[in-house]
Amino acid sequence: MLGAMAAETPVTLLILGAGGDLTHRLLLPGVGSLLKIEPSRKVQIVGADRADLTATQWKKRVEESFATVPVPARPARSALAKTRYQQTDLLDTEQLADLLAGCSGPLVIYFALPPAVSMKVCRLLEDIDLPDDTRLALEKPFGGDEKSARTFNAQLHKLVPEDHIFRVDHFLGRSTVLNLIGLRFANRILQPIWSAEHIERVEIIYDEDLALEGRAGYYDRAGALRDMLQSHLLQILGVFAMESIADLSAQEVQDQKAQVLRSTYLWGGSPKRSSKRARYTAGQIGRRKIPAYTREKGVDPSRETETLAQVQVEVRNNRWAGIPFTLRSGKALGTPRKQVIAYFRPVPHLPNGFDNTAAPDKLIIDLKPGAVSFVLTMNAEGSPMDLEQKELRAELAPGWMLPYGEVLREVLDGDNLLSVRGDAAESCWRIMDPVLKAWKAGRVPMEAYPAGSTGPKGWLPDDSLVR
Ligand SMILES: O=P(O)(O)OC[C@H]1O[C@@H](O)[C@H](O)[C@@H](O)[C@@H]1O
Repeated sequence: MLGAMAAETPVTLLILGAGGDLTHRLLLPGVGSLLKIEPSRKVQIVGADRADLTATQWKKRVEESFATVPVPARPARSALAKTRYQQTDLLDTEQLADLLAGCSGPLVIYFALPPAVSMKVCRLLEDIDLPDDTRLALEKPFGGDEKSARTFNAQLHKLVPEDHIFRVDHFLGRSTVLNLIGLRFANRILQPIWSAEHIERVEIIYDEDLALEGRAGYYDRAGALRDMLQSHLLQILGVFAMESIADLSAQEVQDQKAQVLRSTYLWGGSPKRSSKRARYTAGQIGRRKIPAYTREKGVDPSRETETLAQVQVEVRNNRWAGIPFTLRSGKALGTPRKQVIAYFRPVPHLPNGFDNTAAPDKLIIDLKPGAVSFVLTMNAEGSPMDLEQKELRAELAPGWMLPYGEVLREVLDGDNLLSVRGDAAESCWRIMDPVLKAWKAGRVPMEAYPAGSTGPKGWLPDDSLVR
């Protein structure tokens, strides 16, 4: 990939919100997985948060996160020797200025904070001198609707130029999503059929068997639509549907993804027709007994948070107009399915004489664990005139580092290839805002599904639920 800065340049990674779960569970292991692959990379991790942590406590946290990777001894020792923690009230200008005065550039400020707090901190940063070559990395959700995302973008542009802003979406660091680029553009066989002329519909599904996992503080305000569809699944749509790229540069990929998102609208234009929401009731997944979502610790039932969301959209451009893309994701589902499925149109004519009709061909991209399958119709065993579907499957090698490691590498190198550009972030809200408004106004009913089930009946066409 075309990194803007050599990996040998020492970079300071300042994590705001270092005491939080995200830092411990995802960011630090992400840095660790990067160090495992690139042991000579020079990065000083500085943690900052309100909590009063001693240097020893902080190092222990880093060490624990590294152990989950695990990071080889030499790079782990070197990162641990350099890391430090500074107790900071991030909403106090003086303390923030003091924190930044101790950090030299190139500096990555990673906001592992809720969007409203990140925005407040950015306002304070306006009055503070930032080191040379400061980059800002922000977690999703980026803002809370199109208007707030636009305001947030304007605020960030007062601090640094757009190419120094990294809106992180770890799905873009997934090897299975990156593989889509190679799969699409390096295969002659896919070129002529990658359009609405041959593809009848597409599903982008991320059904999880995980339930709330103690994340009520965040999830109860976000819900499945903001947590997954507005961010991760629309990014996958962008990569799936984009036009051919000239090269793998950030500008090229960002331009093409943005074009897709600018062309995307709710299917039929109406949130009532194109969206569904539901919440899990009590149930069981394997041996786990799951309480009803409304009875999970920390949940406020009056919020009406959905734990499963499905939205159909249309990409209104020459290549894709006229076919639905269904985005769906939810928690506490009995059959975890993380797939992109393209359903091909039937052949124009099937010769008379076959004993049965042909089901549509499918291309299935398994996002986790990674695999690509073609499901094709061919002769069944026995009668040569009997057709059945068979799967040609290739397992993908796992990514060489965690998705967070992949994304952080780009941030540390100053390459925007895997981040979400400001205009694309606004487009994602523009697509989903009408759904959020309709749901808030109660125009789309909240359905229910027992934890451990496949969700409410009739949401996806029946053949989707086969695998
Ligand atoms: O499967 P992964 O990589 O953990 O990604 C899914 C997770 O992605 C996160 O961004 C969401 O906040 C979680 O709710 C979700 O579980």
